[in-house]
Amino acid sequence: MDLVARVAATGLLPAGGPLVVLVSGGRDSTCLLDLAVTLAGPGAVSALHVDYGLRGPASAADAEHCAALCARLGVGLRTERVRRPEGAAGNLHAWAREARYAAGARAAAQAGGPLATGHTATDQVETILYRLATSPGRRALLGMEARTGDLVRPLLAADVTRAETADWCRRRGLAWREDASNADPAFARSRVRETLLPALEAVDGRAVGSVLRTARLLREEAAVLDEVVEGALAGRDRLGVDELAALGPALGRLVVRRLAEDATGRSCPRAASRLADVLALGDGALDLGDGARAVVGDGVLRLERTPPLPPRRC
Ligand SMILES: Nc1ncnc2c1ncn2[C@@H]1O[C@H](COP(=O)(O)OP(=O)(O)OP(=O)(O)O)[C@@H](O)[C@H]1O
Repeated sequence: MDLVARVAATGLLPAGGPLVVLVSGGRDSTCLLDLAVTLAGPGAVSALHVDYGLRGPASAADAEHCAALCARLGVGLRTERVRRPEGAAGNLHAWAREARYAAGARAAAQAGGPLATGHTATDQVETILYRLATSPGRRALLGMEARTGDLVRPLLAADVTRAETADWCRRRGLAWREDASNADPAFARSRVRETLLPALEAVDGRAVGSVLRTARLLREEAAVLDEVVEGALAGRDRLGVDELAALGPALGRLVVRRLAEDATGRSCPRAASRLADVLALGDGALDLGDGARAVVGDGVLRLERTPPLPPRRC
């Protein structure tokens, strides 16, 4: 099947739109934008580029490149300039990602359609390998979802690789911009891309396919595990510590995590790793991290949300 048919088969780029495509100017989002126009029609597609101004003249050149690309494809482009507040703490990539998705969500809500990113199957494998190295736990191996609410990743859903997006752009005569930081070994993600993945492929040329298949199987099996956890809780939001201990370590971990996530409304990866502490708590309270607190009273465990700390007085 050719690329258009494979992406069409995902159902994530419906004909007639509306649809907003996040374009960086790189090969993946350039390929996606072209496919979206082919499948949905130019009038149905709009593009959003976020200019963080982090790379000096290269940032301005990215924005100009996106404007030329969209003009050529007949797509309306909105460019949002965002600037990181001076002295802001925290991870630069995480800040950029948050800014990008926030701008994307606004644009998609305005357009009344989904927001599409150019993530490929290669990005999926790199994400999984990165999380394998940095975030212990089964969920790290599930990778990104092809659809999360209004966010869609059509290339990932169709198992399109980065080599294929480059090939598509070349065949269609579409130029793209290279981000030099992608190869900068100062970034962990670059080391995964430049060193780890090629090493795995040297072990076995089918490595990318194996990782993708493993993630797909684990995602299917995750639904079964969710049902097992629901069965153990039987609709309750608390359970006896003795009962929790009797579930054994694997199911016990999943139950504590579920209780924490139900109580906080957010992901609580650290809760699972605190099962032994919860079992040893006796009557009392224990912060589990990620905004969750375990409270045991009369031998019954419940989870609650940690109240935010009051503002510090100088
Ligand atoms: N400056 C940008 N403006 C608009 N869209 C962008 C920009 N940078 C990246 N994107 C979108 O995000 C997709 C993924 O980009 P990239 O792989 O560089 O980011 P990432 O940090 O790995 O992504 P994520 O954090 O979303 O997993 C691109 O294919 C594109 O759709």
